[in-house]
Amino acid sequence: MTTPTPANAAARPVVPGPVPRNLLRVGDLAPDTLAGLLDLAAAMKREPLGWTSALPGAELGCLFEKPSTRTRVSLVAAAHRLGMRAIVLNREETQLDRGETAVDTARVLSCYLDVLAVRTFAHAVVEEMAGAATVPVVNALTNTHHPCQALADLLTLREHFGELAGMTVAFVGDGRGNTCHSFLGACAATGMNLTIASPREYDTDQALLAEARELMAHTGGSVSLTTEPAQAVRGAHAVYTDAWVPMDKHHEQTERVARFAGFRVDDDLLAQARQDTVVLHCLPAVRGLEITSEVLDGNRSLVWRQAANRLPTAQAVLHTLVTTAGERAGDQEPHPGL
Ligand SMILES: NC(=O)OP(=O)(O)O
Repeated sequence: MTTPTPANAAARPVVPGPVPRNLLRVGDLAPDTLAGLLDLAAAMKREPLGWTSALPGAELGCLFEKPSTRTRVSLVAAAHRLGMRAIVLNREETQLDRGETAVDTARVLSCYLDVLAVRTFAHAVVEEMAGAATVPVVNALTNTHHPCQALADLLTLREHFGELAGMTVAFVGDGRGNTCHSFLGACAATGMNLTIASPREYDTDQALLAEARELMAHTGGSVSLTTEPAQAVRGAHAVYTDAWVPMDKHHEQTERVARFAGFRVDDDLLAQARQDTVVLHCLPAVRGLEITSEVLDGNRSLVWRQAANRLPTAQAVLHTLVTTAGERAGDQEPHPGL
């Protein structure tokens, strides 16, 4: 698809390559590319309706196998702000429930779409779909990664603090969750110093820790683990938490709530942090469990701005992937059978 450029494109940020074909993990983005995406998102936030002629007629497909409020609506709104159209499919509205494979689904949807966003369970599914698709695939959340969220997290911190490199941040709660994993990747790419506080059996994935540390050797960041929330938040510019019970783990509710007691982000915990610390939460929150209402609604909370930043970051991702795919299209062999 051709991609007309806005009239004043010269003044607009260019995302430095190499731009990946898909966005499945934060680690798909080189640090410079990630920084460029944040610059573009910031420009789109300043001029939200300045891009409505960027991708006229392009189609976004969203395939959701789990519920979503923020990701789904921000992607659709972002598409509209780029002049695109969007179609949202829940799993049960497709033939997936009747046994059509995810791979076959991705291959067929590619015939109708310019970009496909997928929310699913196992990360391997979105990888397989990206392998079969002939259009870019955006991970709209898997059990292990949530890159769209991490971009909004970074934009929010950058707006508040200016410079990300060298910041000290804490994640308190489920260290094995997709939000923590993607925030770890975001810290690695931007040179932040992260301490993750979680019960030992919810420690962050070792392979992702190793990958982050390798990148941090170049970006200057660091990551450490603790089982003590107070230790993690000491000196932290930002304290991040997430729901204790992921969407597909309701059967673990009682066990998790018991195990995470002591990991709540409340005023007592924040008294151990910097006076100017800010609080992040990807939402939806369970008020009174992982975070108190006083903190969520208090003057240290950046949570609502973080949610709002899902839109310009989604807009930057869609624009960059679709534009780059259009530039690559001439080099591609048609999919066998087409
Ligand atoms: N944070 C987030 O991904 O929210 P949704 O599950 O509502 O999309």
